[in-house]
Amino acid sequence: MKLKLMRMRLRMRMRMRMASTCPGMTMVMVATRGRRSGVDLVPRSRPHPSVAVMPGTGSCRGSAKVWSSGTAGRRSGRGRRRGEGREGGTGSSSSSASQASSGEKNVPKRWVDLVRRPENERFDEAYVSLEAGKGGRGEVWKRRGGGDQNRGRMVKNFKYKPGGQQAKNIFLQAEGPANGGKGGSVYVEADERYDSLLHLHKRYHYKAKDGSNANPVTAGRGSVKRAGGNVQKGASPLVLKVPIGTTVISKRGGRRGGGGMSVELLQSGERVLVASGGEGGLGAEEPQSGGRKSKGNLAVGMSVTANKLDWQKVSNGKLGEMAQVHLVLRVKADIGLVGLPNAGKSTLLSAVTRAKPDIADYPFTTLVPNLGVIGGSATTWKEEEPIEEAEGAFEVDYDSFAADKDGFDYEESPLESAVVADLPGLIGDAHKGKGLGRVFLRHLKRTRVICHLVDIASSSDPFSDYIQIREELRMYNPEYVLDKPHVVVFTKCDLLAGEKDYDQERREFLRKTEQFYEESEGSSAMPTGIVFVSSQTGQGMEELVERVAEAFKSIDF
Ligand SMILES: Nc1nc2c(ncn2[C@@H]2O[C@H](COP(=O)(O)OP(=O)(O)OP(=O)(O)O)[C@@H](O)[C@H]2O)c(=O)[nH]1
Ligand SMILES: [Mg+2]
Repeated sequence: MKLKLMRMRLRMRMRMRMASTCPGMTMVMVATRGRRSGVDLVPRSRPHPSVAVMPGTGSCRGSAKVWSSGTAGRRSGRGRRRGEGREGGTGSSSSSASQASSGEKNVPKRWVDLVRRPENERFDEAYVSLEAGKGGRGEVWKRRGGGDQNRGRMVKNFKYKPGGQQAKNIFLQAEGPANGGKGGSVYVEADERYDSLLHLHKRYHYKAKDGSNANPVTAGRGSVKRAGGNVQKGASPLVLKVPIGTTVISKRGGRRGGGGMSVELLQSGERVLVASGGEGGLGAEEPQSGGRKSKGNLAVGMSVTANKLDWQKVSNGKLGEMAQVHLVLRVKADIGLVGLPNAGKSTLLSAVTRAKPDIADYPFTTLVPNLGVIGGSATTWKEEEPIEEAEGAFEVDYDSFAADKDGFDYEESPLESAVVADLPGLIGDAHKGKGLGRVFLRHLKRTRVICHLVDIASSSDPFSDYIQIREELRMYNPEYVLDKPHVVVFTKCDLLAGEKDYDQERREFLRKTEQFYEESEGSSAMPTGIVFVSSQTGQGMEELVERVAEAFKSIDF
């Protein structure tokens, strides 16, 4: 008998030593007929087949109690207290606890796949997963064990006078256990300083901060301070900045809520709550002996019925909401410039605004929309350019503009402060995704007036160029050609040889357009104006401004 006992002790000692030296193993105490009778080693990730793990903090009841060596023991204990590891050994309970707190593991795989597709990394689109912070843990006061009633904080003694009898700081006893702070919420906010969504492509998961825990002893980390009253200060929100004109689309989140919206952010500073932070845990006080109710920090008249063993559960903070969000930017502009590649859209934008888009003599120079604002003190017309020598009349009277400007000044113009968007060139079948078309056609949605640019100098058939693009717009969205007024802008007029009768050209163009729509089944609004311009010489610019201003007036607000 003595020998048997010695052997058992030896075996136990060896296993204990192995458990302390093998980080992957955990020690399991196996009970036989209700008594603790031995230990065994199992890998931490897998429970011992003969062991049923008891949740809760109580002593070993029934078959066995499980604990593990080293720090993992503490982690697993916390996991079980949270009620997250219901069965399956220490490894699984601790890993589920850490999974809940480390955000990215909660992001659905299909979402991650979607985000990582290179074709989705566009300036005007982003897929992100947003997670609000978890509520902080409430304070736990154990009456027995001592020391807990001595909680409180040092405050300044307002009776203190230098040289007097009173102490400078005095200890203020806490009224009750403090609540945990609320987790940070996640907002999406429009900000005028941003013009694309590219900055959101670096990561796919954004998580707000967790609320601060009420006490470092019971919660492990977090702020010790008690903010006003007994509640910890909530974590500051996470605000994702997006450009004006972004639509936030999100289905309602799963079990944890969040999302459930399709909101357009059209003003700078406008923001939408996407995921709400988890509520902080309540402060918990151990019930009086034998009592079944835990009052915790429930001074507001609530009471929580809690088992004597899990009275601390009220101190757990709630998980924050989660949402998978699709952000779509539709550039918000007053005037949209459309046309075939090389029509001179970027050159016109650079002529009427301070924008400096890429300009080159090859198609698809512009790959993302460029924006510019009309107004201010300068345009890109330079005095040194040979404008006086240019062919055709240079119709702008410089004297009518401010003398100190080196170009046109639209301060007095009806279009002052209007935003102009230069879109990438469109080609036939753009509405089906050919060229760069389809991706950018959506940006016309928020433009109020369309300037349709047609290169009159180098095109063999300017009219069919015009009709081709109109049809593309109509097929993408009929509203684009029916509801939005448009001005036809024939560009590069400085390159035309000889005198041109522009009135005659205008009449001929209108006749052809009417005839086309009469013969074809398609329908489109007629242009509100036809102008002939040159961005090089400035020819026709005044008239262009007038025609566009008229188009604005024709819009019903
Ligand atoms: N002479 C002359 N050349 C012009 C004028 N406007 C544009 N160009 C030239 O036409 C070429 C194409 O101009 P862009 O402004 O890049 O044309 P785009 O429509 O923006 O082209 P994509 O970005 O490819 O769609 C450039 O070489 C310009 O210098 C003009 O009024 N007169
Ligand atoms: Mg361009």
